[in-house]
Amino acid sequence: MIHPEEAERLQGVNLYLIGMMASGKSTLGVELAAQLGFQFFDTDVLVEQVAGCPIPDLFAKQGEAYFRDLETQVLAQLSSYTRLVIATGGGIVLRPQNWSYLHHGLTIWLDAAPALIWQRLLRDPDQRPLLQTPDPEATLHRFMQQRQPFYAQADVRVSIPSEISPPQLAEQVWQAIRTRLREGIPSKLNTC
Ligand SMILES: Nc1ncnc2c1ncn2[C@@H]1O[C@H](COP(=O)(O)OP(=O)(O)O)[C@@H](O)[C@H]1O
Ligand SMILES: O=C(O)C1=C[C@@H](OP(=O)(O)O)[C@@H](O)[C@H](O)C1
Ligand SMILES: [Mg+2]
Repeated sequence: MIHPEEAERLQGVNLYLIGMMASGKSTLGVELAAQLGFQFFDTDVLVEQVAGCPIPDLFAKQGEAYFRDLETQVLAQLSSYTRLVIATGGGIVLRPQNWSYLHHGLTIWLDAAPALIWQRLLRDPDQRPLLQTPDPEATLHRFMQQRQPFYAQADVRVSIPSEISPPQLAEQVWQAIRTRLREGIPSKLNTC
């Protein structure tokens, strides 16, 4: 469990969870926010609220570019607040414009193993429109290769080789954040 006085070390800076679809951002975000006493938001949920329909329908009716525009809009809104844990959608790293918002906070890459991601996606195959292809596993691996350089720009990387409970993962994420804070991130937090 993260102690409240420990959480103050963040000085209210937002935590942005990035990583591939099914890496566990939305699930972990709820747990991490609760332990930190931060508010939790999920950019996908906000996009669905703005659009008035589920993401698969939005992709089908309006296309990916329209989704990406809404994704940037909700991210911009969120970046004007503090003390938030924000679970982003897996493709948010693709737009340079989005990094101007992500860099305001601390970016945390949930680097889940490909096999773990695939097993999770098999349980819920229809939720990710971008995987509705003849060979979704090959599509997933192509996305991983394309996006890895973007995810690697995160302030903090947490490797997730196998299933781990949300509370245990929250503890691992917090330890990784503490280590990074000790190294100093002058552009994010006041170091004086
Ligand atoms: N720590 C975890 N332990 C067990 N199942 C998890 C964990 N994290 C995520 N999952 C499951 O994996 C799937 C994808 O998780 P989700 O949080 O939606 O990932 P993302 O937001 O990165 O796409 C969901 O079915 C979720 O229930
Ligand atoms: O990887 C992606 O491009 C996407 C990931 C999804 O979010 P999750 O990462 O929460 O699944 C959602 O934003 C949309 O389907 C696009
Ligand atoms: Mg999610």
